[in-house]
Amino acid sequence: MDTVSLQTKVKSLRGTIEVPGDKSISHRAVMFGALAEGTTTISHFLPGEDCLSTISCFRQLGVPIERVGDSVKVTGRGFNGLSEPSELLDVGNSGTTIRLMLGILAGQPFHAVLAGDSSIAQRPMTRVVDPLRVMGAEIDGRKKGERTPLSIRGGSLSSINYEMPVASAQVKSAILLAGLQAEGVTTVKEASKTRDHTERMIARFGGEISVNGNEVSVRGKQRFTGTTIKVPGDISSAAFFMVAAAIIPESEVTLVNVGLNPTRTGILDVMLAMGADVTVVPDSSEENAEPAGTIIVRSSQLKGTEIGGGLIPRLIDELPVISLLAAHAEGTTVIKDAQELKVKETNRIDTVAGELSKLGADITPTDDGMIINGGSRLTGGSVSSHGDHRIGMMLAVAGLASAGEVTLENPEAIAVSYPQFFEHLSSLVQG
Ligand SMILES: O=C(O)C1=C[C@@H](OP(=O)(O)O)[C@@H](O)[C@H](O)C1
Ligand SMILES: C=C(OP(=O)(O)O)C(=O)O
Repeated sequence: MDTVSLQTKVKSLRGTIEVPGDKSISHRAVMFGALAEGTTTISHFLPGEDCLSTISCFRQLGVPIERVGDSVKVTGRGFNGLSEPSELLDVGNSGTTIRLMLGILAGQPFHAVLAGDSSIAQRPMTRVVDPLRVMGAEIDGRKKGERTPLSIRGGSLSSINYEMPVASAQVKSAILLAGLQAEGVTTVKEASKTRDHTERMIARFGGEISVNGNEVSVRGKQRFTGTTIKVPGDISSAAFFMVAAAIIPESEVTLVNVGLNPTRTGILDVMLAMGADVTVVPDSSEENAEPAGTIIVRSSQLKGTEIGGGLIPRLIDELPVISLLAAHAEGTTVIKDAQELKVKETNRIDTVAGELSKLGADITPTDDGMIINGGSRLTGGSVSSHGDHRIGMMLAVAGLASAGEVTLENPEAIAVSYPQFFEHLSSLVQG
């Protein structure tokens, strides 16, 4: 495990960045490409470790996948063309890979074993295991299937009408992927709308899907046709530069080709509510698989805000860096209804509060979020990503604005979603 000295006391950030492809869309493009008939070509695919885990799992299921940089060609096998893997499927650090794969494997007439790293081994799987068992999949694992490693034997599935107890796009997607292989119509109802990339992907591959408010239904036994997918940049990656530009004086950063799917743009709402200087210019071209555009952020005076309710799923992965933004705002920011942060790569309530406190921020963890009293300049210190990519990138941005030296332990974790992060960050630094 490495430790690096971060760039600190930066004067300003200026320039233009195109962030890598959206992680959620990249995973799904490979998965749907594999389940479709014919070839799927994906451009601006995210070559982060999580999405590479998805590619290697599908290769083990007999799907030919060629990758050159951020271009990927998937030779689809159709829902009936996957084969039993001879080895364990390693999902690495990726919750999206394991939960969506379980939905796919639930309908496959063979046995597979899935596991990942030590962080995946702590993450709750019951949320997908329970509904998939009701549909007919046989699943077992550590703690009776609550934790990895998990083994699954899929087969004939019946449809389900499922009201989701947690706001999770991974759970919704796993059930829809199983429902696509079941007899009859499967319906998933969510209390708060989560990211809808799976729903959009079904339509893109020529499938039928009905969306009625927060209720989504699919008919089973559909067939998909290969297509081309141009993945927009990941707003969850852009978020680090958006916050950096907002908190470092005299900055102006332009982020081109960023995904602007409304189920993902909660950070824009929060930044505007905090008084940030943000301009969004949507792209008019229909080329991308999803809406995209340019985001320009300039530094400005920020004020505290309250973040909760239906906004949480629209910015769940951005909350660590939003906490840093709040630490630079005048007044208090309250984040609530964000219990889901506790079951990500780390307990992100504890890691954010713990690491930013080491740099002098005033953050109190609560049961469902954090209370942040902003306004004081961060000092120096030694911090760690705890193996969580989003914590690592948030701390690198915190370092830029800190008054003292900052060292970051385990920066390698950042490659999970953004291998070129430090290169892109350095290109913006002025003085
Ligand atoms: O469906 C997806 O691609 C994702 C859904 C979210 O997880 P949950 O569904 O667990 O909220 C998010 O945190 C994760 O980074 C990606
Ligand atoms: C939670 C995340 O991803 P996953 O659930 O796919 O591990 C994330 O990228 O912040």
